[in-house]
Amino acid sequence: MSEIRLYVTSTEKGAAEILDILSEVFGEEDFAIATTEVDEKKDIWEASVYMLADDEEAVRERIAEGLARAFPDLEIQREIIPDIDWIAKSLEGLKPVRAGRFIVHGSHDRNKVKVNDIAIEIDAGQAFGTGHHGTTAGCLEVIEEVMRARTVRNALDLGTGSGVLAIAVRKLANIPVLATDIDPVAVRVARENVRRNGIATGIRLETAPGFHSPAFGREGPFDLIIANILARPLMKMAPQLAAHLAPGGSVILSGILATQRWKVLAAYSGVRLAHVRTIWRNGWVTIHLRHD
Ligand SMILES: C[S@@+](CC[C@H](N)C(=O)[O-])C[C@H]1O[C@@H](n2cnc3c(N)ncnc32)[C@H](O)[C@@H]1O
Repeated sequence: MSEIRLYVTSTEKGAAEILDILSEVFGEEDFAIATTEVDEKKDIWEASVYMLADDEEAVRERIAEGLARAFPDLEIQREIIPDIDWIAKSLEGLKPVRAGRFIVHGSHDRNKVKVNDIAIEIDAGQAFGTGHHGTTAGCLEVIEEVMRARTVRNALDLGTGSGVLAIAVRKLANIPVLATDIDPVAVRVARENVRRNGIATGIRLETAPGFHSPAFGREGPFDLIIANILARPLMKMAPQLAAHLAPGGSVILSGILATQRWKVLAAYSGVRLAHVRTIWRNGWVTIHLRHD
């Protein structure tokens, strides 16, 4: 059975409000809800709900009902999602990914790197983080933004996976980076990727669950903490994360579904970390926070 996307078009602000309404309407039900930027300059966004064809009519009615008060004039549009060709999809997964000035590419695509690119070479392997996931790409974009705007003297990449974000930080600045992961296989893969990207010193890798390692006390507090994990563990570790942040420091959180972002923001405002910016990529959000 084909999959359908029902969507409405609005501005970024409108799409965020619509997302909240749709999240209320569909709660924990099994429909993916997402916002996507269509045109940055013209501020055009789409808010979408995905469903199987059988559910379309009922879902359309509920969307119309949910939006009737705040957005009575929005037309609900429809797209049939083509069946995925998994072979083509997996080849696509090997293509280089661009996020800000970064290009994350496999070893077979070294020749795609242009003069002003900041290249990170990662082959798909046993650890998460080839740049293809919206959360990794979102983090890369915000890392560049933060490091352009502020002086960052050291950084922590918690849940480093392939090491891609630690490598990105180190490619932007000659500063010490602590990169940790609960999974020893990821730490081994990250170590190999750090070496492969020509970084001889500056990234310290440790296997550690959450903040359970003396390394955090030794290397911190940090001017920048990046954690691309998942909403629930991120909310749980908010007090520890805030305790390891240097005064005036920045935090980049990802691994959060768009529908979960208010809960995460609430947990972090409880430890005096204020929202700076949220970016959306394929239904996932990356959040930038700073000491208020
Ligand atoms: C979504 S991946 C992110 C990888 C990479 N940082 C990126 O952005 O592509 C999450 C990583 O966090 C690790 N992880 C999950 N829970 C963790 C925890 N409590 N403490 C440390 N690492 C954790 C996982 O093993 C995984 O490698």
